[in-house]
Amino acid sequence: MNRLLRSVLYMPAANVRAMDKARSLPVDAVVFDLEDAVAPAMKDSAREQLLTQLATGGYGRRQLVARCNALASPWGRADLQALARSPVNTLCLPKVEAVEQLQEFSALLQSLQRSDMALWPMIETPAGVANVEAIAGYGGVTALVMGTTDLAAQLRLPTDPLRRGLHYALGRCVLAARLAGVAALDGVYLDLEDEPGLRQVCEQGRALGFDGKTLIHPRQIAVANAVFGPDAAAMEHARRLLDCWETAAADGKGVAVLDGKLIETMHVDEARRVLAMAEQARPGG
Ligand SMILES: CC(C)(COP(=O)(O)OP(=O)(O)OC[C@H]1O[C@@H](n2cnc3c(N)ncnc32)[C@H](O)[C@@H]1OP(=O)(O)O)[C@@H](O)C(=O)NCCC(=O)NCCSC(=O)C[C@H](O)C(=O)O
Ligand SMILES: [Mg+2]
Repeated sequence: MNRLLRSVLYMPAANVRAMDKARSLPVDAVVFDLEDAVAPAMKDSAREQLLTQLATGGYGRRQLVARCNALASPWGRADLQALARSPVNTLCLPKVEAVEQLQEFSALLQSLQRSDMALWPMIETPAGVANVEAIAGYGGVTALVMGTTDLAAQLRLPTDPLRRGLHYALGRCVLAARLAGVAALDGVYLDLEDEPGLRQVCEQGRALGFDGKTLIHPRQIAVANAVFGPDAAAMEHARRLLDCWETAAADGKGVAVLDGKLIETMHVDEARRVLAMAEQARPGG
């Protein structure tokens, strides 16, 4: 829950250049996509290319995630068999709509002796949203990933930079993630040229409670890291708050006040979380 996931970059497993580039990009997690970004004719070769890249290594402390194909598709089982032999430690599961799908993945992973793999179900259909609390609470799930492109299409939403038609689903998924103690990752922004639009939608996601943003291009990373990372002001406030709290405790006081505002234990917990995140964001941290 406390792992830093400001920026989570997808790349097609068929794109060797992108997989190579990812070794030098300041992202918190890399998602190698075997699903929608890979054409059916390329599925087998993309899987092989991914295994070669993973064996070469060099991804440092970035979290290594692979989005596999659904088990009901012709490629899902082969994806898992291949990934089980790789250093990928997280599986991103597309279009999850029910806990039974997660159980099927878990059983297969167990048979492949990879029960250690974390699961990131994608919520990108109306049924996924309707069942999100059970999905988020399933054992092994560590993050929910919004698939806002598929979800907007299935909801038949008009194009809207403010994503008004998605507010209910986004808010419900954040709530489910918090109830289950897992991370919540916002969906992708498709316009590669529109940095102000990306910033606006990142800030909206941050305001809704998301921990980070899924991305599709390196030029989107800096904005996501800035919006979802703890900034200098937040860190300074956290340090002052903890100082104030500890001084009050050392003086035997039951209450502490900072800048005229009462500090309570949840503020202390949040300050510690902010500083733990900042530590991870530090180069080499
Ligand atoms: C959109 C792209 C096809 C554009 O690629 P390209 O034309 O190569 O862009 P550039 O020439 O600007 O690239 C500059 C360099 O950056 C590297 N690059 C580009 N994209 C990535 C990436 N995603 N990860 C890592 N590196 C990347 C290029 O290789 C260039 O490198 P170099 O030449 O060495 O300098 C492409 O960006 C792309 O394919 N993006 C990812 C698309 C994807 O994965 N889509 C699936 C996930 S999103 C989704 O499925 C939505 C969800 O399910 C939902 O429902 O919402
Ligand atoms: Mg999708």
